[in-house]
Amino acid sequence: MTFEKTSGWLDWYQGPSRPKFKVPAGAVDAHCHVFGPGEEFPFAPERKYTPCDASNEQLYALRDHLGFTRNVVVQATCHGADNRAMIDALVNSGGKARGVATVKRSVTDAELQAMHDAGVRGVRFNFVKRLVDFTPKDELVEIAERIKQLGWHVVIYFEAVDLPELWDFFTALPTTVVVDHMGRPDVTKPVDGPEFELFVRFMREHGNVWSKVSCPERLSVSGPPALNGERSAYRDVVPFARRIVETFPDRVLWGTDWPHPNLKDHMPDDGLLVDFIPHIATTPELQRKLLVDNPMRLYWPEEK
Ligand SMILES: O=C(O)c1cc(C(=O)O)oc(=O)c1
Repeated sequence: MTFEKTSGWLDWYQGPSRPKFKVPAGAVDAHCHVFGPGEEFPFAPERKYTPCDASNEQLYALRDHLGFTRNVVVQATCHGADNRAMIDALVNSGGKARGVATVKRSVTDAELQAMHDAGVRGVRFNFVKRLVDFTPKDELVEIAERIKQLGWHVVIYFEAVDLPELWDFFTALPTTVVVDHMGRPDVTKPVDGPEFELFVRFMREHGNVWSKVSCPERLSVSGPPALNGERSAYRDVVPFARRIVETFPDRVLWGTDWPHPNLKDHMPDDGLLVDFIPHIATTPELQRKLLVDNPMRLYWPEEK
């Protein structure tokens, strides 16, 4: 099947620079996606956008180019609950990728076990209105209870303004809970203002909550974009990410978010995104926790 991309779609950046920042040995890109290829793994009928193709070979070439060792491939919403493209990426990774799936209540125990065997270790619950139609909470609770038996965790994606309303649901989840992109703070608001304080409190009061300190390219308002060798990209995001890394050094993850779905303004050079890391994790110890120890503990515990 051939697909026409959503109008204005920005394709991932070709020929990224080689990062100046050398990631520690064994580093994990803990948030990235594959798209199709649509011919082989069609996009879901209920999708809210149609992307360009972004194959697992292209993802793993980027991994090697950036100096990373492993990936966590997160099911993208354009594939709905059809996890075949993501699973195909895991089984073709030589054990170097783990995955996060999207499932429905109708998923069977045998299907969950097969996903586990392929390397899936979590499910994603999405509350971003432009990306999905919501799944009823009772269905999500049921799924969370079932995947808990497999030792999996729940990844949640939401916008900062929605945290108060979702608080009771999130804090009742029975597993480790990993927040995508710091719960999308509005970085024009103060880092110690009420909105971000609520997010910090969410993590402080709930030791099972982790955060990905990813996506400065999505969250930044003032830029400048990570393009053309720019060394000072996305500085407005630094205080937010740094606060989370320094306050919760053992519960943070980092990922490229390649191939960066739905960016409207520019497509970042992934090499320069890696060069953003030392601004948010400022010591070798923090960098090792963020890029190696934490993702290994969550996704490859048997190797620790
Ligand atoms: O902000 C987004 O548009 C976005 C979309 C998806 C997805 O479609 O799965 O994943 C992300 O991590 C971010």
